[in-house]
Amino acid sequence: MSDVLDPTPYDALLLLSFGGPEGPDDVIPFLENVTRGRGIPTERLKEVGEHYFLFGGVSPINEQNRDLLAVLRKDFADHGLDLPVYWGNRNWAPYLTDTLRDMVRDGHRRILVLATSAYASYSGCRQYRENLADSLATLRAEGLELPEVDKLRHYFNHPGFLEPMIDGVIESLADLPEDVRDGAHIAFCTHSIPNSAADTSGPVEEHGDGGAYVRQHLDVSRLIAEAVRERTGVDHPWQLVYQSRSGAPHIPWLEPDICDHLQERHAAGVPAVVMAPIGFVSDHMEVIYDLDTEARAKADELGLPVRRSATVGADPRFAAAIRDLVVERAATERGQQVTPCALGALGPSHDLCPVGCCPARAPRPAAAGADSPYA
Ligand SMILES: CC1=C(CCC(=O)O)c2cc3nc(cc4[nH]c(cc5[nH]c(cc1n2)c(C)c5CCC(=O)O)c(CCC(=O)O)c4C)C(CCC(=O)O)=C3C
Ligand SMILES: [Fe+2]
Repeated sequence: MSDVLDPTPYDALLLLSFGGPEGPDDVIPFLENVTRGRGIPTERLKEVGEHYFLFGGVSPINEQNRDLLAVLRKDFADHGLDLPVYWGNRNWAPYLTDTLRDMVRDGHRRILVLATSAYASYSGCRQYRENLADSLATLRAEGLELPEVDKLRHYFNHPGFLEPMIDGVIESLADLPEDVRDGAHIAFCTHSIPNSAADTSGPVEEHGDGGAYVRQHLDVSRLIAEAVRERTGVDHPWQLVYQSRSGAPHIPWLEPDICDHLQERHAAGVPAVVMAPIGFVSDHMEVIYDLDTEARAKADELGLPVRRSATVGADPRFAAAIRDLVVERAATERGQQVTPCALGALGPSHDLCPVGCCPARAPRPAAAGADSPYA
């Protein structure tokens, strides 16, 4: 037990996640929640439904969030951080609005949000903030007094997020047959998003091709690859690649796709590939289907040895990183000087998303940012 840590002015932490189905009857309603107003072709929806049915209609994401919740609560208790942790989802029970209502009824007035998405982008940041705004609007309509809601900064470059992934890549390399191990390439994998969404991700003045989304992922890839080289003594070539593309085929999304990449690497004579899903915080459906099932089948067909490294999940180092981020943000809000912890070339991300950060196609109110109507 160390010194007491001060969460003031915050009185609760909200773990905000995507949510997933927990049985076959949940799959279609879940997909309807996810895709409402998003213009996803019906064919793609049917196909994605099949991914879930292959696993009995159960996404592992909720169980993974329950695990993370338990590890966060234990970490906070062990380190004298007196801050209750709640959990709510965008697309499935426990729904964000219900959790926020519980939090208000429990008397919480200053809520800090941890989203299970480490990077900038509309899908990974503003969409969560829009959902927070929607929930706050509902609570206001119910006559409840609204709490103040802030969101933790992007944590892609926090050592507590990187360390478990570095270990994971090293373990995957070690698991490859010895004769192909040293020649293995690393494919850092993340969710493909429309090029237009990538280009406009992050604060406006920093926009370049691929925006903050691609730059943050490239920084993480390089940091992990360098750490792996230092610790194994082998320099493994790497590339950032994409997965889980949806949307209409004529709209450009980030490429190359992992399956095309495996084919290209194999044709180039690369003896093995480690797929490292740096874009995701846990081994949910995008990982166990798109990588472990689909990309794995492609690799088997090619006769290319592949391994898939672990995401951070409920690693205690990730929980410690969250504690660090909470304590840092609380001190900042109290007006104290802090030294935010971040590795790599980009430095710590902003605490408050500026106006127009990660814009939506059709503007909607978003909470916990400089353009929040609830500030
Ligand atoms: C950047 C990003 C993350 C990472 C950041 C984060 O974690 O938030 C992420 C996570 C996730 N995405 C998930 C599931 C889905 N995403 C979809 C659709 C889409 N995702 C997009 C982007 C992202 N998605 C985009 C641009 C679309 C197109 C539609 C739109 O513009 O909105 C669809 C609809 C069908 C399809 O088109 O694939 C599903 C079912 C699950 C749950 C998995 C589980 O159940 O275990 C998780 C964690
Ligand atoms: Fe998604």
